[in-house]
Amino acid sequence: MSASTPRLKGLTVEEARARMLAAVTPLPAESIALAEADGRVLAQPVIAHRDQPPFDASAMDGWAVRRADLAAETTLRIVGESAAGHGYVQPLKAGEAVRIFTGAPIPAGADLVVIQEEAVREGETVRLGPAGQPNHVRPRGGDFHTGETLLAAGVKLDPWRLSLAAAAGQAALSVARRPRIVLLATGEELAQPGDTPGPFQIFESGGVGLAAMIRRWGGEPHRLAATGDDIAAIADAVREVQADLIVTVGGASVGDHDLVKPALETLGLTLAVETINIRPGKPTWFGTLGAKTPGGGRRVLGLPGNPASAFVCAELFLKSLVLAMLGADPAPRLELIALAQSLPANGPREHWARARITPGGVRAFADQDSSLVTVFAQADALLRRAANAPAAGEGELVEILRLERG
Ligand SMILES: Nc1nc2c(c(=O)[nH]1)N[C@H]1C(S)=C(S)[C@@H](COP(=O)(O)OP(=O)(O)OC[C@H]3O[C@@H](n4cnc5c(N)ncnc54)[C@H](O)[C@@H]3O)O[C@H]1N2
Ligand code: MOO
Repeated sequence: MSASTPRLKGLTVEEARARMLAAVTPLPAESIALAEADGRVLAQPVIAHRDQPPFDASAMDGWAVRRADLAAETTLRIVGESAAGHGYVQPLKAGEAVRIFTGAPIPAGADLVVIQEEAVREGETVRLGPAGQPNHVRPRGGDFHTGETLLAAGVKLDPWRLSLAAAAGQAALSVARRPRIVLLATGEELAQPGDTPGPFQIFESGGVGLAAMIRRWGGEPHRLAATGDDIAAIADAVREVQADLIVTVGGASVGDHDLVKPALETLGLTLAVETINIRPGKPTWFGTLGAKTPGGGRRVLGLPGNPASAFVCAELFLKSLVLAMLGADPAPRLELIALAQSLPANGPREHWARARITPGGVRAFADQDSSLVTVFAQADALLRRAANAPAAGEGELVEILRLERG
């Protein structure tokens, strides 16, 4: 291999992800109504154009007064009312009190709100205790100030953040366009759920899960009809596809019937990743179709057919690609957690074990075969073991990637 030819096989997880991310850029922005923006990623920051609260406001129902008026016990003349949405407009003079409610503006001249439980109303006057009691005034701008960045570009919107954007008065938000991701499952053995499988067929289970993952991560999945293990059929299925990313499932390995790469070679496939030093998911690959044509070509991620291999590599690579196209941080968020068991030394491939988080720490499932959909359905984390990691004892901290489970 010459120095200028990059190594394509046995890449580390980080190397492979970096190669993939180098091939994608954030998608253009679009403006959408605030109420439609849950789950979308901001393309432009949300900036405050007003202070919140926009005036000094009462935090309690009580009495707005002048602190200087308060002695050991004071009786003040009630001159009016300030309710939420309706202020008391005259400045407060010495010896006066204004009845005030939560959220209402503090009248000019007042600098103290006394909670009503600490006061006794006597007709047109109110009797208050000594000064020095807690002040129930929320200062203007106490939540945010004009000009402040409330939500940065790249932030994913959720119910709390939508509410913040609403509090800033935003009716529409600039968000990244959803990446259109086309999924193609391949394999003679695949029957669709609902169809009658042949004697040596299994139901296709990868596509529906991957499409749901893509949707949750902010992409727009489109599933093609599965093809058999046939070079011409696979090439025909992909030839006219318009997508920000094409994801194939199965046919990634080295068997005589693993034909996805040979099929896409007929469409000008240039590989950036050929295999990854990972378990499960070693045959995962990434490349570009017709890269030498103007526009850079269409990107393709090849996932292995084993469901756990496909799903682990979707979590580790496909999710990063989706986030990068959305302009969000693509790095998986790993956490440290104690082992609830001891683990033997790891082999030469970086292992992402399906695991469960228990009150005593994280525990890997005993059977890590990559075909097991039952195990994946119960896992709530992936436990990372570095290539050749030594044996680990119970209580030792390990890295996990938490899965979004209900
Ligand atoms: N001689 C070698 N054999 C294999 C190697 C190797 O390095 N040398 N790698 C193994 C590893 S690791 C994996 S992972 C698999 C992945 O192979 P493929 O991507 O080519 O996947 P298939 O052969 O098409 O399928 C594997 C397995 O998964 C089932 N499958 C496929 N697609 C789906 C789907 N959409 N839904 C549900 N199940 C699916 C398929 O029936 C197979 O059982 O290769 C090893 N072999
Ligand atoms: O990498 Mo394969 O995914 O070990 O089964």
